[in-house]
Amino acid sequence: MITAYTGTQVRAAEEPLLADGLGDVLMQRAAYGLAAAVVNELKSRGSRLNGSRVVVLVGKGNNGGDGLYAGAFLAARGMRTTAVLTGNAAHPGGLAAFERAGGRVQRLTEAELPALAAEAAGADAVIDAVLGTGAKGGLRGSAAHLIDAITATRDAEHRDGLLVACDLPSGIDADTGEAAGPVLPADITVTFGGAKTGLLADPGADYAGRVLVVEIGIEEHLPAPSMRRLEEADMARLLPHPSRRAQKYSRGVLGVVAGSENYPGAAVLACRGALAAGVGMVRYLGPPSVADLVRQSCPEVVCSTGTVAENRVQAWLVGSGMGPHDHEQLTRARDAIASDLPVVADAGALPALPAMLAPHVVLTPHAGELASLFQRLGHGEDREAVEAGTLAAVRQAAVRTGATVLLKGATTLVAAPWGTTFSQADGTPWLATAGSGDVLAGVIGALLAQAGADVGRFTDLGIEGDGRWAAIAALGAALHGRAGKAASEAASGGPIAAGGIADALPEIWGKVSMLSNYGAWKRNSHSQPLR
Ligand SMILES: NC(=O)C1=CN([C@@H]2O[C@H](COP(=O)(O)OP(=O)(O)OC[C@H]3O[C@@H](n4cnc5c(N)ncnc54)[C@H](OP(=O)(O)O)[C@@H]3O)[C@@H](O)[C@H]2O)[C@@H](O)CC1
Ligand SMILES: [K+]
Repeated sequence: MITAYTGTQVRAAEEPLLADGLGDVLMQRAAYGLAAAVVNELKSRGSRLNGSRVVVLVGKGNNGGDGLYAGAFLAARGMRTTAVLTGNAAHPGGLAAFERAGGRVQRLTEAELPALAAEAAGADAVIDAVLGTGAKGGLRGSAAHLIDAITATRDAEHRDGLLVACDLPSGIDADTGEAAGPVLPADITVTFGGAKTGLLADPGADYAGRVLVVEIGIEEHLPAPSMRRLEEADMARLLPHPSRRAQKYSRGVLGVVAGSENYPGAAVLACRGALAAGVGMVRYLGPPSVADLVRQSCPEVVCSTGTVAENRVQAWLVGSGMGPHDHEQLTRARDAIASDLPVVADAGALPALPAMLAPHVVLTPHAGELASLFQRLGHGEDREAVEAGTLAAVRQAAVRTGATVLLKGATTLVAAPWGTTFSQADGTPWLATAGSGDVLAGVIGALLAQAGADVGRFTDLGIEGDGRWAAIAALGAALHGRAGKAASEAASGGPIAAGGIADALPEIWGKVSMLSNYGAWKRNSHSQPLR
């Protein structure tokens, strides 16, 4: 599990060590980790270290101190290192160490700015150490102009020197991932003590590149994380697995209320997603013409034109491929939500929801749908506002609706109304294709239908109470993302259609559980000898 923390949480974890006078030790560890990452990355790019050119952009706080000490390590390895001081002061210890190691110091002035921007744009590596967790707002003044000029020169001259962010890309809010003003997009972010939440939420994640966490000795003082990301071992622990005497009903039945005369394909794709994700049975409810298509495409699905009350299921999927005039389907969707069973509510169901929901209802909007939901609830966020602050938006949506909310995107975020948050980034941009969301809804619906009463596998991972609905949605996003990626890789990195995501999913499921000892144990439990 990748865990992430707010800047405040990390600073609080540092307090006991700072009180013991270990501030310098923490900074040295951070700086050493940062320098090592620069060396490793340059080596992996085939660059010679000796004589290579490094520019450190230095702010006046401790983030700048980390950058200066890292620059000192690199200068001592024979790299030609320049520190550009962007503020009216610099960390005294770091500056002294940098100069002792032979680094060159330049103060940023408007007159020097073009030359310094050209030097940074042409460097083998740039370390962005202007602002870290102590930032208030984005880069301002000449530091902001410098970042703009470096970016413009790199673009114009097609430069691709390594860009490394110290702790976080300067100008990104450590807690929310919001970008105020210009930000230098990093290839790697080397972050200290624990990942910051803002690095795992867009747009922060867009700018962070690959995130490396360097341990500095504060980890045991960190509180419960403010955000989590499921990795393979966590997925293996959370994936349901049929018992030896399972039958289709005990494995979970998903009721699907999706598709319409206009969008019949959505029903098929939702059913295909569900069938690929381990559910015992899928019951489809919808218009006869759509049911016919579902029968032909997925003969495993049991179709009916009945009501929600007439169908016994363990969870419902509602909304994919439904419009505002599909009254019969919308009635079914409302009945499903009123049933007290777990529900995934997608697309066309979102505008038809009651104002107050419960955490076992999982909403799956994209940014535009979330903006419409906010407007319906009487708040003004538009799509751009949602995209500029995905974490704040998904958390607010969960609080305002009382539901678990999954916001789809390059980084998919899931928030429970009481604070548990997940961030998954398992996919590929090829997943942005029509029908992809229908498959995701099917996958999450299938996982909800299999959730059962056993909450032990969640609490074992530190996920308490209603946070499990968010974990199930995150698990669905992780499976869907990895399946899409596998489908694209099978096509040598080429495009995929939504059906291909469902086709690739069972193998991903198998691989994930096979790669974990826990999964292997679960599978082997089938062949336990009789006693
Ligand atoms: N604590 C530790 O032991 C360890 C901390 N570590 C490192 O410290 C970093 C946090 O350091 P930090 O708290 O000094 O804050 P930092 O991010 O450098 O910036 C604050 C400075 O910038 C200024 N400033 C603020 N906003 C601004 C703006 N928009 N535009 C321009 N200036 C602005 C502000 O000045 P002020 O406005 O208050 O006058 C202040 O001087 C953390 O990210 C990690 O890298 C590691 O070494 C591990 C050990
Ligand atoms: K930084």
